[in-house]
Amino acid sequence: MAYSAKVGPSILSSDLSQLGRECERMMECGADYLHLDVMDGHFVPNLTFGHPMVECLRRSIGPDPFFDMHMMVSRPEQWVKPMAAAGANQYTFHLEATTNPGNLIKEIRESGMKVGLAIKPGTTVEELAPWAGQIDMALVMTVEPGFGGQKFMEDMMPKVSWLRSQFPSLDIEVDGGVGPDSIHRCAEAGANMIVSGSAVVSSDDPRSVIALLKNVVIEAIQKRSLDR
Ligand SMILES: O=C(CO)[C@H](O)[C@H](O)COP(=O)(O)O
Ligand SMILES: [Fe+2]
Repeated sequence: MAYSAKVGPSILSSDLSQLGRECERMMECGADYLHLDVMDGHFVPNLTFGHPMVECLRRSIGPDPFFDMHMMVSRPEQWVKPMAAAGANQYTFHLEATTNPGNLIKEIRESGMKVGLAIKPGTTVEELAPWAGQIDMALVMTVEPGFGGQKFMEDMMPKVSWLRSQFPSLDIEVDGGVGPDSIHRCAEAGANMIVSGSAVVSSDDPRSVIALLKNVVIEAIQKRSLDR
């Protein structure tokens, strides 16, 4: 069992005029990584930021925080090299956005980044499975991508359970509506990388929320290893 529990706040719901400070605040509160949501207004009906912002963030907060780029964009091939140059660590693209996932996986690796592969709620996990052996992380979306603060879709959990049963050491991330109310279901299903936006960022005590999310996942991982 090679995977470990990690919590990555999504800064989508934070004060975007203070993005660098918000990222630092999340790391100070115990975040393991930062989940940065890139939206192009085409793949999803919302617009955020691109590689120039990532470059500024990297310069401002230093080399250490791990940047997981959630690329909600129509042509993910276009931004691989600019994101690598800007200091991204992991490039998570959507399976629905490309006709050639194999080539894109290769390009991401050649650019020196880790590879994440995301699926929207309407995409089956069987469609992701052929690529699972070539990626570092599978992202199971638990809302329709595009906006923070939506309701967690519990009916996505069978996808996570199936992936965990088939790929025991794969990093599996959940994203959308994840917080203290939904973390138990994510952890029991087998997710180990937890994205949480509004539940962490809008809390008066983000440190406690991050610790709670992480502890639930640690306990589930321990239980799974005892059951084996
Ligand atoms: O990718 C996303 C939306 O498309 C965000 O990462 C996600 O929604 C996180 O925010 P919240 O926890 O508030 O749902
Ligand atoms: Fe995201």
